[in-house]
Amino acid sequence: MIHARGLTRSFSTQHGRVDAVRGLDLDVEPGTLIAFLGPNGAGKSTSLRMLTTLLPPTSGTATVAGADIATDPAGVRARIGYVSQKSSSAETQRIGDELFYQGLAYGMSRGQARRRAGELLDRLDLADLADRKPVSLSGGQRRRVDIALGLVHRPPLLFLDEPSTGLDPHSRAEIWSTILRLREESSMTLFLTTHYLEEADSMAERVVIIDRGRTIADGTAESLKAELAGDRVTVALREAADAGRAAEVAARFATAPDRVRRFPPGESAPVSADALNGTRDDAARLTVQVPDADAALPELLSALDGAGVKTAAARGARPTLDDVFLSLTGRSLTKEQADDQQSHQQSEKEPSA
Ligand SMILES: Nc1ncnc2c1ncn2[C@@H]1O[C@H](COP(=O)(O)OP(=O)(O)OP(=O)(O)O)[C@@H](O)[C@H]1O
Repeated sequence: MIHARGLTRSFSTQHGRVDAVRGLDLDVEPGTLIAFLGPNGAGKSTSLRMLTTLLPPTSGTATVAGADIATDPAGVRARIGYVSQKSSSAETQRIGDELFYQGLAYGMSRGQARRRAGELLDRLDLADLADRKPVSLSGGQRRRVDIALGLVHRPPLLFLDEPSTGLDPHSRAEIWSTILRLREESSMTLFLTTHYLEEADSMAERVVIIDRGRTIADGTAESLKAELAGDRVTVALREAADAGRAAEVAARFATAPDRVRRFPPGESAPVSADALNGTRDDAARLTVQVPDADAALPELLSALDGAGVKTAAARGARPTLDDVFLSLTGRSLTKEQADDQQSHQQSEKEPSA
């Protein structure tokens, strides 16, 4: 359905050249639900915009739904649906009418367009809202209208750019159930970008992780976690002074010598196993990657006890996609997103000069 080779896109800015996407190779089989996952600025939207012919690549080639993005962009557009981050619906047109006119724009007869609009309103649970205008809808409802608009011409491939970003948790869950239903009811290929790790993990059949314009991992969430992250045990120590000795003991259980990470008191561990019940925030912690957390946990605690290290709490955990990202880049995606959000909120608070 998608075959890309060496897709590259640079931008010239006043601060110099930005290499947004650097040599993307990708093959997507028909019927797959694939998630493009990465931090802000990783190159997800730029990749999507090249594949949907909205942006010409600097170099590289791609065929999408059987048409070449460079020589037959109209052919690509006729065969794909695209739901952008920004809502594409007209503010003042009633939803039912908008779907109808979109059908006419795709060359349907008035009867066909009317029927297709009705089908989509039913399929996306919008029938009760047919006479409403987008301006009066919730974020989740508007996103469903956007998806309906992307499906009018029955494309075999639908691109969704961050479909759940900006929605409250309830609307996010609703959009996901819509996407998964579409997936079940049709053989459509769904290609979406997200920076929500849990969504990519639980929903997508294939996850491509992109960072600084390059693909750094590609596979099922399960295979990526098993191959690149592994189980983990996190231990909170009673005495920060024991951290060095504890790390030496933990290293005996680690899958590799560099798989023990120490977090001094007060520094939040960039791993989800950080959520240790009953642990003070100011406790020193260490995390060790192990082949099997259930088996390693009691043995590690006993070894620490034997070495005179007092522990406050401990927890074994299965890996997450954030652990995959951490093991590939040394950075935590969750932490970067939290930092981004914080600096965004900060800049909103600061009065502009
Ligand atoms: N039109 C443009 N001009 C200059 N730089 C651009 C342009 N579009 C994107 N970039 C830069 O290219 C890089 C990749 O951007 P892109 O929007 O593809 O990332 P992303 O992974 O989709 O991020 P986000 O999750 O924030 O949407 C970023 O450094 C971005 O600032």
